[in-house]
Amino acid sequence: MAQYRIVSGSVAVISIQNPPVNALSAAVREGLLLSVRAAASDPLVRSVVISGHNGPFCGGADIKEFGNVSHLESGPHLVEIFESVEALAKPVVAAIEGFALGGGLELALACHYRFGHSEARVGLPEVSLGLLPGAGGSQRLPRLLGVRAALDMIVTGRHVAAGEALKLGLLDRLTDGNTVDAAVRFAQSAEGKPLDDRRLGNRPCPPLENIDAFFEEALIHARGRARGAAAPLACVQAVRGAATLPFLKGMELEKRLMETLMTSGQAQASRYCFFTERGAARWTTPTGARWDTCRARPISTAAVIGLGTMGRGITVALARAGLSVVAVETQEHQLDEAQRAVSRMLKGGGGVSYSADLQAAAGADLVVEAVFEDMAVKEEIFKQLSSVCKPGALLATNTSSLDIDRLASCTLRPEQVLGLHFFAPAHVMRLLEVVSGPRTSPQTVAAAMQLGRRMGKVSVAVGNCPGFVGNRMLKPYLEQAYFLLEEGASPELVDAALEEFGFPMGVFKMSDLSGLDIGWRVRKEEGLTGPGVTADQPMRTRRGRRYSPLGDLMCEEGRYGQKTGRGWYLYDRPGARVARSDPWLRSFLEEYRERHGLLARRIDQQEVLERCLYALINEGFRVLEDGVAASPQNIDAIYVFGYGWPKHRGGPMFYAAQVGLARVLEGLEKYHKAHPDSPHLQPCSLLRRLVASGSPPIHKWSEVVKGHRSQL
Ligand SMILES: CCCCCCCCCCCCC[C@H](O)CC(=O)SCCNC(=O)CCNC(=O)[C@H](O)C(C)(C)COP(=O)(O)OP(=O)(O)OC[C@H]1O[C@@H](n2cnc3c(N)ncnc32)[C@H](O)[C@@H]1OP(=O)(O)O
Ligand SMILES: NC(=O)c1ccc[n+]([C@@H]2O[C@H](COP(=O)([O-])OP(=O)(O)OC[C@H]3O[C@@H](n4cnc5c(N)ncnc54)[C@H](O)[C@@H]3O)[C@@H](O)[C@H]2O)c1
Repeated sequence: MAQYRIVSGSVAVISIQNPPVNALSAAVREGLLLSVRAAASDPLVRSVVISGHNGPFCGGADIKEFGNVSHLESGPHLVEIFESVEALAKPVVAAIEGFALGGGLELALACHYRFGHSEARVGLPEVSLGLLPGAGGSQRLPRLLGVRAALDMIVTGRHVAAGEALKLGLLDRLTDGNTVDAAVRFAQSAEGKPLDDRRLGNRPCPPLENIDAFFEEALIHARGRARGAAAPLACVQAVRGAATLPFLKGMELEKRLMETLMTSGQAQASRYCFFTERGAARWTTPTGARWDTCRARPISTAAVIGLGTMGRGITVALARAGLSVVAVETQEHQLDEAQRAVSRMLKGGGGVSYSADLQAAAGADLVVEAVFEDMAVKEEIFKQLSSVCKPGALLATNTSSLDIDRLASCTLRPEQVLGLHFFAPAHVMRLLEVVSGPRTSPQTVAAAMQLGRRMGKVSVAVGNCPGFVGNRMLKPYLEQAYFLLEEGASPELVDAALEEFGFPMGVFKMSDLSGLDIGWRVRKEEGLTGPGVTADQPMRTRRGRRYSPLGDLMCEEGRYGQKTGRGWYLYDRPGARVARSDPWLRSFLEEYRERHGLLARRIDQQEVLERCLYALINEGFRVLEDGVAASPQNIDAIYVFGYGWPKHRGGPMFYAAQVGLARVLEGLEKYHKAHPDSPHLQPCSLLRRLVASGSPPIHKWSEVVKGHRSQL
C-alpha cells in the first residue's frame, strides 16, 4: 500500500495509498519501510519524494487499529520507519496536499524538507483522541518551531492552515500548482547537499528562558482546560522532555507516556467519540429508510421565521453553508437588531435578505421556524406556511419541546414537516437533532441530514417525543439536582461534582446561563405550576410523584439567572457571567427545608454523580427502548456535541458500559428504594434485560433492543 516509482531519472516517489485518508495501517507501514529501503539501496536514486495517493498526504495512524494490541504490533512501528526516513543519506521531501495530520505530520517531520499545497492543513490532533503524538512528533516539532508554538499545536491539536504553517517554519515552501511535481523539482535541486542540519532529531530545541517556570505554568493552564482529561497534561510533559532531554531520551519519554495513554479508558472513550461522530451520518429509521437508499433533494434557499436568539444563529449557520436566506421577523425593532447582529457575525451581508412578511418565504426550499415556544403561535405559522410555500418546500421547527406531529397536522404536507433542533448559539454548537414524526418522509430526513453536514453539524436523526432525545434525558438529571438541594446539598456542591466529572459547567450554572424562566414557562404549560395548581395536592407532589417547586419559587422571586443578575448564584449585574455564592440562597434553602420538614443531611460528590448521571442514563435506555434514538452511539453523539458531556468519557451510554451496567442497575435500585416517589430512578426494563443477558458490549445492545415497539 505504498506505490514506488522513479521519475526524472533520479527521484524515487513513494506514494501512500490507503483511501480515503491514507492512514498508516500495518500494510502501509510495511510498504513504506520497503520503499524507503529500496530508495536507500538503489544507486540510481539520488533523492526521494513522499506523497499521498489521490490527494491527501496522510490522516495519521490508522485509528481502527488502536483498539487491538495485536493490530498495533503487526507490521513495522512508525518510529522505526520515521528513523529510517530521517537517516536516509539522500534528501527526502514531503509533498503535502490536503492534510498531514498526526502520524502523517510526524512522517513529514522526519523528512528533510516539507512542501505544501497552499490549501493544505497540518496538525497533531492526537490529543483529541486521548493520546499524544507518539511517533516522534512531540520531540521533533519543538525542535523545529520552538517550544511555545509546538506546545500550542500539540496541546490544542488544532489544524494549521498552510499559510500559517509556512510562517511558523513548519512548511518550507508552498505551491498553488502540482505539489508532487514541485517537490520532485526541488528534490533534484537538493541532491548531494549536506543533510545533517535538516535532521530534526539532530537538532537541539531552541533555548527558552525560565524553562521550569514556563512548564509549570503550561501545566497549570492545561490542567485548567483539560476537565480531567489526561492527554493534554501528558502532551506538556512530552514537550518538556523535548526541551530538556537529548532526542533519544525524549523519544523514550514519549513512548512511555504514549503506552499509558493508549491503554487508558479515556483514549478508548475519545476514539469511540471519533467514530460515533461519523457514524451518525449513516442514519436509519425502523420504517426501513436508510442514509444509503434515500436521495436527498438539494436545498439552496431557506427562510428563517423569528429572529430572536435562535433565529439569528440559524440564519448565520445557513448562510455560512452557502444558502441564500430570507430572514423574517414581525417586530420592527427585533428585525433591525437582528439585521445588525447577523451582519456582524457574517462580517457583511452574506446572502441574507430581511422581511417582516411571511410571504417572503414563498420561494424557499426550506423554512426554519424559530418563534416563541408557544404551540398556538407555531400552529398558526405552520398553517400559513403550508399555503404560502412552494410545493416540495420542507417546513422545519426549532422547537425544543413541542409536538412535531401536531405541527405537521396543521399543514397539507405532513411528510415534509420535521424538527431541526439547533442548540444555542446555533452557528457555533455542533449538534443538530433532526426530528422526524411518523409521517415525515425519508427524503425529508435525507435532505435535512445532508444540510446538517453542509453546515458542519453533527446531525443525529431522532424520533418525536417530548424533549426529543437530549432534553428528554436532561429532565431527570435536572430533577435529581433539585432533589439533592432539598435534601441538603448546595448548588456549589452539585456543580463542583459535575465539573470535576468533566462538564464545562455544573447544572445550576448552566441553568443560570440559559435562564430559569424557560423551564418555568414549560412547567406552566404542562400544568405543573401556576395559580391554583397546588390547591388540591401537596406542594412537593405532582400527579403522585415527587416534585420540587424550587425552580418555580426562584422565578417567583424574579431570579431568572444571569439575565437578572440573580439565580442559583449571584452576578455583579444583569448579564454578567461570573457566578458567586449567594448567602441569600443558603437561607432560602434552609427556610424551605424547615417549612417542609426536610432534614438536611451530608451529601457527597459520589451521590451527586450517581443520582444525576444514572437518572439521565436510565432515561437514555428508555429512549432506546422506545426507538426514539436508533443506537446508543447516537445518544452519545447528542450528549458530547450538544450538552458538554466530556469526550474523554465517551457519552452517557458509553460511560454506563464503562462503569458496568450491573453497577448502574445496582445504584439505581439503591436510590429508587430510598426515593420510591421518584420514578426516574426506577431502573428501566432494557437495562435489566441487558444485565440479565450478561451486559453485552455497547455495539451489541441493539440485539437486545430488537423486538421493541419503535416510534421512529
Ligand atoms: C500494549 C499496548 C501497546 C501500546 C503501544 C503504543 C504505541 C503505539 C504507537 C502508535 C503511534 C501512533 C502515533 C501517532 O501519533 C498517532 C496518530 O496518528 S493518531 C491519528 C491522528 N489523526 C487524526 O486524528 C485525524 C483523524 N481524521 C480526521 O480528522 C478527518 O478524518 C480528516 C483526515 C480531516 C478527513 O476529514 P473528512 O474528509 O471530513 O473525512 P471523515 O472524517 O469523514 O473520514 C473519512 C473516513 O476515514 C476514516 N478515518 C479518518 N481518519 C482516520 C484515521 N486516522 N484512521 C482510520 N480511519 C480514519 C473516518 O473514520 C471515516 O470513515 P467512517 O468512520 O465514516 O467509516
Ligand atoms: N434559546 C435557546 O437556547 C433555544 C435552544 C433550542 C431551541 N430553542 C427554541 O427556538 C425557538 C425560539 O427561541 P428563542 O430563544 O430564539 O426565542 P426568542 O424569544 O429569542 O425569539 C423569538 C422571536 O420570534 C419572533 N416572532 C414571534 N412571532 C413571530 C411571527 N409570527 N413571525 C415572525 N417572527 C415572530 C419574536 O419577535 C422574537 O424575535 C423556540 O421554539 C425555542 O424553544 C431555543
